[in-house]
Amino acid sequence: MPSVAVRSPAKINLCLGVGPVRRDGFHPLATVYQAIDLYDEVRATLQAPDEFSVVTHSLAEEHPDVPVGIDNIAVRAALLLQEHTGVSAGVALAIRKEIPVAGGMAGGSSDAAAALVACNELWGTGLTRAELEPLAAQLGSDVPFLLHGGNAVGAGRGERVTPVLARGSYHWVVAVAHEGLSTAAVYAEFDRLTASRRLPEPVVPDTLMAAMRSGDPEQLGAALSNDLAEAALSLRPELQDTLDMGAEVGALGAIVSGSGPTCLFLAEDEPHATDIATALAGTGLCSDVVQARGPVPGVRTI
Ligand SMILES: C[C@](O)(CO)[C@H](O)COP(=O)(O)OP(=O)(O)OC[C@H]1O[C@@H](n2ccc(N)nc2=O)[C@H](O)[C@@H]1O
Ligand SMILES: Nc1ncnc2c1ncn2[C@@H]1O[C@H](COP(=O)(O)OP(=O)(O)OP(=O)(O)O)[C@@H](O)[C@H]1O
Repeated sequence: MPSVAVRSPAKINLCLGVGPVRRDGFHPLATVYQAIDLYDEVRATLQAPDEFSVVTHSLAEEHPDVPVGIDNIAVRAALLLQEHTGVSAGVALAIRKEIPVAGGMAGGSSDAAAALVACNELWGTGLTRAELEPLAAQLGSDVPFLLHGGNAVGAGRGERVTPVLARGSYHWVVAVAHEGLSTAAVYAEFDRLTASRRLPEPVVPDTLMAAMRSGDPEQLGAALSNDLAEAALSLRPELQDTLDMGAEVGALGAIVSGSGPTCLFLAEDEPHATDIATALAGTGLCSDVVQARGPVPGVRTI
């Protein structure tokens, strides 16, 4: 049977400014996304019309936390493309997951972007990337960015994406927590914690844009920020120990990734990243510690 394989990166947020909740339940964001070289792979194989299935696996283990069938966001992406184009075809999706599940790194969103690109090619539906974008936005706020990759500003609820010209390739250490966090629960905790505050409209800090133009990791490390960190730490106080440990071993910046609970550390170079990763791996605070580089392109066929 004909098949198409794509690989799709994880994302991190170099800044994540969050404003007061909107009437539709979403929050206005001012974020800078970066795609990093931690990839899921999605293979789409042609099936008879109305046959849609998914299996997920990683090199190490089965993924009991990732739903099969219509609850999997990759299947929803395939069904949305079918509905939008009227094509008469089905698909079997095999997903090899490397991006932590419920880790604040857009794992599901990345699989959704991957499924859109893979099915569009498999079915010959011929939509351009620009035509896929509104479908991506329908699937989730982070999904359009995964089609682009690189560095980009995210506005609206995160779905309005504009590429950023920047210098530098950065070395990250990714500390994966023992248990995931629900994105909706973290935003709800943010609302609870900020209920009595007057929140300004979020903006991307000038210091961050300047650091990205300079390509200097030290400047970038000092400019990292995340308005959801307080909420993630309120739900998972032990994440503070992980952040402190990274800072102790000389990380240039230490932040919660998106809605968490994954924590991110910026290193000067590869050997420094290895030092930070080794120190974190020895603490028992994380279930896994991996090194990654960014920026990298968005979803690509392989
Ligand atoms: C935390 C981030 O990863 C940062 O990039 C994103 O904001 C989350 O993006 P996502 O997982 O694609 O989120 P969606 O699938 O669109 O929404 C999941 C839930 O997160 C909350 N949500 C998401 C995005 C946003 N701007 N405001 C929100 O309040 C809503 O409760 C929503 O029901
Ligand atoms: N293909 C998929 N991969 C991972 N999780 C999926 C997938 N499809 C549906 N899910 C469900 O979505 C939930 C959130 O998973 P995901 O890995 O996307 O979280 P996340 O990376 O924290 O999201 P984000 O950073 O975009 O807020 C999971 O707990 C799982 O139940």
